[in-house]
Amino acid sequence: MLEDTIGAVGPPDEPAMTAARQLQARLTKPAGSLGALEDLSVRLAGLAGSCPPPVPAPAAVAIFAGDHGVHAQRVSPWPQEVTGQMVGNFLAGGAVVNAFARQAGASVTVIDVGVAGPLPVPDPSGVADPERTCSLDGAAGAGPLDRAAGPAVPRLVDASVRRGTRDMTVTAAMTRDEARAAVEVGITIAEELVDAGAGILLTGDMGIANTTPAAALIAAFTGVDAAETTGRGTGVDDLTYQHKIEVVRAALRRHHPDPADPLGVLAAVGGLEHAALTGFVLGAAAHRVPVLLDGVIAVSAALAAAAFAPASVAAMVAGHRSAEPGASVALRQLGLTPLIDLGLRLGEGTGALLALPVVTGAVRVLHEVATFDSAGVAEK
Ligand SMILES: Cc1cc2ncn([C@H]3O[C@H](COP(=O)(O)O)[C@@H](O)[C@H]3O)c2cc1C
Ligand SMILES: O=C(O)c1cccnc1
Repeated sequence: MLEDTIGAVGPPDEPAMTAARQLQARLTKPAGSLGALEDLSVRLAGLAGSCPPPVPAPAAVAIFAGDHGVHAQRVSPWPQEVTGQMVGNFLAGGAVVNAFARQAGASVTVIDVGVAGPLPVPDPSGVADPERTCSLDGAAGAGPLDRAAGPAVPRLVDASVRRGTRDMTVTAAMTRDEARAAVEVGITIAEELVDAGAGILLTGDMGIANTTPAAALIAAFTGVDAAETTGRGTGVDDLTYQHKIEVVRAALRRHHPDPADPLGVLAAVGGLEHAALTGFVLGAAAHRVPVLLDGVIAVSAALAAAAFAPASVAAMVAGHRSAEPGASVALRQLGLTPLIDLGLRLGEGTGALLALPVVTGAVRVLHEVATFDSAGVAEK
């Protein structure tokens, strides 16, 4: 399945891109006045092979969840159980990603690709949190009451490959077969969402300690030193941060991952959700559907996708610039400019969801804005 998907990723359609550039020049606005949105509209026309490209809707965010053996090296201040607990929170609609998905009208699919612990039973009742003291007095529908609003309730897919990776400082995080299985989970999810009508896919992740394999992947694919690809994740102190860099270095020294062998890199120093996200990006590209990338986890997986199929970059839209330094290293290598830069460092798909209206707006312009001729507006 992986090889077929890679084989289905094709180059952008040049005539559609030319048509989009020419249309942009005829719309009732000064040339170039929509800045990065103009380039984005051209790229999306090239991906779709039509001008205008379809409006990217409905949107579907897929949150791939997994645990990490390297957590044992104390690279995250959070206990591993939080991964499964947050999956419960996603399903109950109570996480930041849910609030932003409701705002954006996006569906949420949570995929257990390798959570270590048991998953809590979801509570979709939306019962108000008695400790929530800052809700507006008498504001009907404020807070958790709104959880029932928006698209269908979040869905859980059980696609666990193994209950967390091994510690990459001791041995390979996964076998090649496990990494391949996780990549193929991502391909399958992308395919299912596209078959169900999604016009754009958004990446999400959950996995305590997952910024450590992300830093290792980015270092492996770019050759940039771990000191520049490693960040503070959920917020480690100075001492732990230095230690985290050394953990990434130790893993790279042990495995010497070869960037020309992306499956080998993922298996050695990746994570189950990173591998699944790689497949998700490849699946989107194979179906010529745009994939809106979230933060550092997503862009580390995007590097693996680009190593498998360089043309897959044409399907990628960088949603935001994560505060994690490795994200900027990866985006530079991919040649992608993020749409928004708000200092976010959460993951889950939050930055991608906030960028969604920018993508939709870029395409709507090609569908809806009048030309100088049709509107009778004089040109300069
Ligand atoms: C409550 C909570 C919610 C989150 N949502 C996303 N992450 C993010 O933080 C984690 C990665 O950071 P590190 O590598 O430092 O552990 C991932 O789970 C990521 O999705 C969260 C983390 C926490 C604690
Ligand atoms: O950029 C991200 O996706 C990110 C940053 C910090 C922690 N978790 C995720």
